[in-house]
Amino acid sequence: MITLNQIAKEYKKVRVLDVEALEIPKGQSFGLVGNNGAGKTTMFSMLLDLVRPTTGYIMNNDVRVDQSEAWKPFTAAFLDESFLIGYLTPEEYFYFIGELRGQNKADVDRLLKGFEDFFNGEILGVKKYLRDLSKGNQKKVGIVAALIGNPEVIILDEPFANLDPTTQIRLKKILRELKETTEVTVLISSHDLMHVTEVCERIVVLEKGVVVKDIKTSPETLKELEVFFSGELKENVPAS
Ligand SMILES: Nc1ncnc2c1ncn2[C@@H]1O[C@H](COP(=O)(O)OP(=O)(O)OP(=O)(O)O)[C@@H](O)[C@H]1O
Repeated sequence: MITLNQIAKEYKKVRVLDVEALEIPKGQSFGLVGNNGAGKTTMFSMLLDLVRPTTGYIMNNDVRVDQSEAWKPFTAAFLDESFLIGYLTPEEYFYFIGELRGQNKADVDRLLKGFEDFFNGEILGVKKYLRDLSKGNQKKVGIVAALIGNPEVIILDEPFANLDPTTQIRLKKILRELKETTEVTVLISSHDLMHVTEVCERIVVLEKGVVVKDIKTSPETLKELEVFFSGELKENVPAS
């Protein structure tokens, strides 16, 4: 269980996140949506203690993330390319992450074998440094690295962005399989309402840092979100 308790984040007295209480039960596939600047990355960064709340605190399985590092062994994430190490090849990076997570080379190889389709021949054995891979291929590496060592909590910021349609479909399959695993809590943010409603059982909408919707995904959810976001559009059109 992850809980956000009276979380607020301010930059120069401007409040960019304001979440009174949010509980994410173990095993939930949780989708976070919201327009640019809504606070999604800030929230995920706080879960990883990369950004400190101005007030409030976050618990991850009974560990207060800003006070202990005990959440790290069971939590994995890929927020952006700063999580990668540019001068390593994908293999070197995967083995490095494997070591951090108590996995030997054979364990990592076994996991990677299951992602051959996802990699589409562009990641393994190409002898390129991570910094020289395309944005989409960097993302593939980051996502798969986040799965090494069977983490209980996986946090992915905009995992569908920059991926080609075939890879997006493959990623949805991977995320749906994780959803079936009741032990794993998966948090993703996305601008793609269709993808996020397909792979998440719960969708939270952030607007200017505030939770404005918290929906158990149903066949009507996509429509509901489209209506909500097109309402935003009308509000933002200047009156003539
Ligand atoms: N280091 C910082 N200093 C000042 N303002 C910041 C900082 N980091 C984030 N912000 C502001 O916080 C707000 C929330 O940003 P955040 O990146 O969390 O939004 P987001 O929902 O992830 O947006 P996007 O969909 O564009 O990625 C934005 O207004 C952003 O400018």
